Amino acid sequence: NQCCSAVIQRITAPVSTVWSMVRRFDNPQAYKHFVKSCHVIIGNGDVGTLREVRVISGLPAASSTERLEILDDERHIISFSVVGGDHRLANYRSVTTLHPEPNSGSAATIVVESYVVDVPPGNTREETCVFVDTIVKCNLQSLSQIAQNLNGRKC
Ligand SMILES: O=C(Cc1cc(C2CC2)c(-n2cc(CNC(=O)c3cnc4ccccc4n3)nn2)c(C2CC2)c1)NC1(C(=O)O)CCCCC1
Repeated sequence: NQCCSAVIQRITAPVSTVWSMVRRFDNPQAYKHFVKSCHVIIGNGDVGTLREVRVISGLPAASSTERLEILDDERHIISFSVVGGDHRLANYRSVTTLHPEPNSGSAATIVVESYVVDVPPGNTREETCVFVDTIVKCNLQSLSQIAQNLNGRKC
């Protein structure tokens, strides 16, 4: 019994700027505000790399172990799965893709982040989607803010 959804975010910055942040599997805290720290357990940032993510205190969970499944610098695709940790997000996997906004002269990016996750016992599919959608939207809004600031500072 799984739930899946996708979140879409328009960012007023070129794909290259946004991708430079999204592709850093070792540095999710650059834009994910619930992440306190991240360290690579094994690997060099390519497919198969394992990271341990620690979330900020005050949350029910403390950490998760995550595996990089896809990293495509040509097609701007990154995918990871959650393989461990003290949370209730079993079999979570996300795929994030970047697309130049059509007719924007490459000045804007459309980010599409989809995921699938098991519905935990005691929760409904709807609650699970709302829970995860909220965090993913938060992350992509933060990504948008930071990428736009980065792009603005272009010298
Ligand atoms: O952004 C983050 C960082 C991140 C990572 C984690 C967990 C350590 C893995 C958490 N968390 C999760 C929990 C404990 N609750 C659950 O497990 C959980 C699972 N089903 C639910 C279904 C319905 C209602 C509540 C649910 N409650 N306590 N803290 C957070 C908190 C919620 C803001 C943020 N993670 C994602 C990312 O894109 O990196 C996006 C979200 C999905 C995972 C990947």
